[in-house]
Amino acid sequence: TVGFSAPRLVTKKLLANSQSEGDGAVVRRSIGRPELKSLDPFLLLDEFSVSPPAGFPDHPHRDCYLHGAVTHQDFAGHKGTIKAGDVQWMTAGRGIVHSEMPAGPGAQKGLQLWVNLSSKDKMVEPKYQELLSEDIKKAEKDGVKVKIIAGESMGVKSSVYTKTPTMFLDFTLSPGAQMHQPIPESWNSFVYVVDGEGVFGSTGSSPIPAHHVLVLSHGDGLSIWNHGSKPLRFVLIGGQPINEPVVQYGPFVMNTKAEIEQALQDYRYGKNGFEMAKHWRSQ
Ligand SMILES: Nc1ccc(F)c(C(=O)c2c[nH]c3ncc(Cl)cc23)c1F
Ligand SMILES: [Fe+3]
Repeated sequence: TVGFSAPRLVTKKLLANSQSEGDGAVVRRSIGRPELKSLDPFLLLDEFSVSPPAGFPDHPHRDCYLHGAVTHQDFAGHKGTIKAGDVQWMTAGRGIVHSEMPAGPGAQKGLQLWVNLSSKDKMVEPKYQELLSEDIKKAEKDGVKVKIIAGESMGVKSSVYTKTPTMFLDFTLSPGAQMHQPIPESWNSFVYVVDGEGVFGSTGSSPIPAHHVLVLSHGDGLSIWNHGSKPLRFVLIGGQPINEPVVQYGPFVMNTKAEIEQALQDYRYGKNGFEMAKHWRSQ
């Protein structure tokens, strides 16, 4: 029998309201909020806006993630500034302590995504992949522009290596443009609308405005239409589920409660990857 694949449709739509996070920062949390605790392998997606003196001071991670538009420094001396349009894909693995502070006056905006690591990768050495805006693969056709942060679109592949198969595509559709993006059938996927409004899944459905997250059903891909009068900007994120138990305590993400208790102990006493956490403070 031939299984006909179906198009992916919107199965859940939520507005990500602003909430405070870090030290005086504001985030719109979509994945990771109570109604959307996780969409395996994704644990959190924050649309952040942070102006000095607010920020995300020294804090640990034992998981994986990326973001844009902030100055970061970690306990191993790795530091840098991610400007608008740049990407930092950091694999925290066994442990990172860092600060993420706005890189200049005025509101610095961006997205932070937390992708879970499979148990075999949770204790890997931390690793950074940093791409300047000009290094990020792009493609454009018939009013559709895409920045390929991870995965592939329009025949162009990202150079970012991900521990598990992942796509992170940043689309801008001109008014009147439409497109279809193939998504591997077994992946979980969602859309986060950043600006403008768009029709997702079926052409008859109502337009979805900014700051909404759309969970998609399984199927072979997603169709999108921009029937509006301004550009539609959204990210399409998808990944192979890890199918392991998730026990999360803030930025610590493990498989069991015991491993979380171990992570907290390691962080408190500077062990198993948190050795430099003992005396380090960001400048
Ligand atoms: N309380 C708490 C606990 C653990 C964290 F990792 C964080 C944190 O650093 C962030 C959470 N959303 C974010 N969006 C963007 C940026 Cl640059 C950082 C964050 C945090 F605030
Ligand atoms: Fe962080």
